[in-house]
Amino acid sequence: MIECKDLLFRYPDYKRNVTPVFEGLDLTIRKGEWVAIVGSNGSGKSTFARLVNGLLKPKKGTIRVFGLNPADDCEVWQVRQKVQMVFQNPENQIVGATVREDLIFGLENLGLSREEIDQRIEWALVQTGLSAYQHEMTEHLSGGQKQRLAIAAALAMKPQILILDEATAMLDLRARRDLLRLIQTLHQEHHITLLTITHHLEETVHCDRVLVFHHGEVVLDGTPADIFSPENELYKYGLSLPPVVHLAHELRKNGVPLSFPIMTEEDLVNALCSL
Ligand SMILES: Nc1ncnc2c1ncn2[C@@H]1O[C@H](COP(=O)(O)OP(=O)(O)OP(=O)(O)O)[C@@H](O)[C@H]1O
Repeated sequence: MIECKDLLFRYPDYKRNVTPVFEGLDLTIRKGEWVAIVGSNGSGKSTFARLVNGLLKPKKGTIRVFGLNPADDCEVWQVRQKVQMVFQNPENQIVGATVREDLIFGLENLGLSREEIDQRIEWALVQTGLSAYQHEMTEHLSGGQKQRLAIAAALAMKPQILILDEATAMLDLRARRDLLRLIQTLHQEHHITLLTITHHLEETVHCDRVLVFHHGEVVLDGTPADIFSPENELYKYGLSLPPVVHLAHELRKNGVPLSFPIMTEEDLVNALCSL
């Protein structure tokens, strides 16, 4: 469903010979997958997301989303109906004066019936815990509430692919956990294809697949359990293991006979209790 072949992309620059962000990237993301993209600053994560929804165009190679070409001006709108993105800074995505108006905005452009619009809004408000704020002025919302609104607006569009580019950055711990639960539900019950870009590796443990980007290349590609094995030496790519996974590896190194994989606190507690 997302397929890149031999993709070359560099940002336009007044200087000549700017190093490309991607040079020959081949990558396929299948329908229904939950893929986490991780990597140090500047490794190309956001650039990839922007190529997927046509905000950027490759210089060479191909990118297809459901067979559509996001770099083609005639096809990009169809791509954007299927792909919703939520960015780190929600300010840029909020257009309505109130929460409800903001949610209505994108839906009215789809030409839906009033009933369908209302249903979608109720659903998105409930999913993001914003029901009580629906008549609130958007400028009065906190950063985290704005983040949730941006997510609600994306969900209301019922995308087939949802890209969350550090979308939990402004959320407190509880809201972050709630959002992760929501993402899991969307994945399991609604089969949405999810791309989550994050610096918090503990947020990737329930994904189907983790891609590690490094200088515009996919250097590791596997399940969280594969990626978080000590042999991968994630520090080489500027990353560190989720704390629970790190602790489990340290315990085993020190002779505690834990059975792996251990990805979550619950896994660790169960492994320790069953010794
Ligand atoms: N608008 C731009 N103009 C020029 N260069 C850019 C622009 N945006 C990003 N870059 C460069 O492209 C490369 C990839 O950036 P990108 O934002 O995709 O990385 P990232 O992995 O998402 O980083 P981060 O984790 O810091 O968000 C970096 O070298 C960055 O400096």
